[in-house]
Amino acid sequence: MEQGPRGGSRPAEPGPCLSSPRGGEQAALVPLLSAAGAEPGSRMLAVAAVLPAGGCGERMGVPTPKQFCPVLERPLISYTLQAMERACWIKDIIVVVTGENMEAMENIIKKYKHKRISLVEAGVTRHRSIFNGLKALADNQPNSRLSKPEVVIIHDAVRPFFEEDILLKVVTAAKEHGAAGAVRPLVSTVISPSADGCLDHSLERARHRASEMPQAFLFDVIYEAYQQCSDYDLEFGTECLQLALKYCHIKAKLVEGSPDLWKVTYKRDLYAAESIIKERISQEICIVMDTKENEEHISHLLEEVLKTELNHIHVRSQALYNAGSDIQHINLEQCYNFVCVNVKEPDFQETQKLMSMLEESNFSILYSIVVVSVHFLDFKLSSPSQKMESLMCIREFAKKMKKRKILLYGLIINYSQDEQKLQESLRQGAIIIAALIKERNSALIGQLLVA
Ligand SMILES: Nc1ccn([C@@H]2O[C@H](COP(=O)(O)OP(=O)(O)OP(=O)(O)O)[C@@H](O)[C@H]2O)c(=O)n1
Ligand SMILES: O=C(CO)[C@H](O)[C@H](O)COP(=O)(O)O
Repeated sequence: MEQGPRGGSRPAEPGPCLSSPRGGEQAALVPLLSAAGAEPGSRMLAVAAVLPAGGCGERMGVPTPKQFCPVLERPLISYTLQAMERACWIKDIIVVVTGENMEAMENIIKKYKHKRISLVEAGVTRHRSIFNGLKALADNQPNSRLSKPEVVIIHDAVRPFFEEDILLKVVTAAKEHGAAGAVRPLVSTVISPSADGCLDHSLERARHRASEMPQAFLFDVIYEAYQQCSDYDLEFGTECLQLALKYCHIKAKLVEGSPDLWKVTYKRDLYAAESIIKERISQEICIVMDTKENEEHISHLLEEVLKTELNHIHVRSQALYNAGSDIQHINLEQCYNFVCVNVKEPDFQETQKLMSMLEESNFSILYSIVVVSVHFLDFKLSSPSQKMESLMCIREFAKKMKKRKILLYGLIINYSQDEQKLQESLRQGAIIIAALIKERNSALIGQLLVA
């Protein structure tokens, strides 16, 4: 069955990007593939991708197949699709799922607005699922608007972390060599046991590699290999590159990949995936203040401390005084973290204003947004508990906002007249803000923390 628009034209809106900017080497490969970079009249390489997602995740040991397990409340496969969609030069993305998960997959595509996806029914083994995906792309499929690509990428749906760069490398190598795949150095040494359970021999680790994904093939090569291969291969095989070698005599080019290419297999891998995503989306913080930038000493100080304390994190400021227009300049597809500094207003009106603006500006559907409402108070002049009372309504408000994918936390910082004490509480405040942003813990929403 098919989803979304078909045909020759590609939607111009790949998913939002969590990746780093392109490197020079990658840029050199782009013209072959990118509509934007192609010379007028030059022929574009037709590329499609097949994502096997029809497994049951036995080794994960949970009832939900791992590709549908939530990571930060979003199914794992949605991250893989988002990464694949970023390569706008891939024309079709075939996702192979079991009949019973077809509807769930359709709902994911709708909810997270995935594009260029077609669904195909899985087989009982991974190789059979991939073969079904390839058949859907082969010529002369009745009632199909898919067309046969020159190069096909094969990528497990449970490998969510890959950059456009590695896709470009394997596709370019596949075009030249017929087949290509990402590899990594081995972590453990591979040994071969004999029948009695004792060591027979061990392989020299430095001379071997772990085969990862993505892989890419000239379509005719891999389709021919699957058509030729034995039932034994389809039942027990684990390596597509091997099929291309065995049945088409194509020696795949091996491309060194990044450590993030690993496959989510065990439950611990879900925790690792969550940490990686949290790390990535906490890199960008926008400080919103109810004063003009630099106008109020204290907001500026907090910004400075955040910049010093949170290494590698990009912090920028935005004044909320000109409500409405300024928030539009924040790229909501990149920034999922806001620190709202309430200097002038005694309560958290400014934070409320910010959240209304976030809601109105059709913010990210992909991740929850963290908003830390910061309030300053001289603990010598009034006690934090008094301030807390006036801010208690934050709890109810936070519950409401949670349903709208905004995680709201409160933070009171000691605005001491003593410069040293002030620096200390600002530093403590920055550490709390960093922890809230990195952890994204929904159990702590509506809490008023004190620095
Ligand atoms: N009949 C199958 C089996 C696996 N896969 C897919 O192949 C990829 C890699 O396989 P693997 O990690 O082995 O997934 P599972 O088979 O689900 O896991 P397990 O072996 O633990 O059951 C996964 O995206 C999986 O959904 C598939 O499309 N069809
Ligand atoms: O690494 C791979 C191919 O190079 C595959 O992801 C791997 O073979 C899948 O196998 P399994 O289903 O046994 O995990």
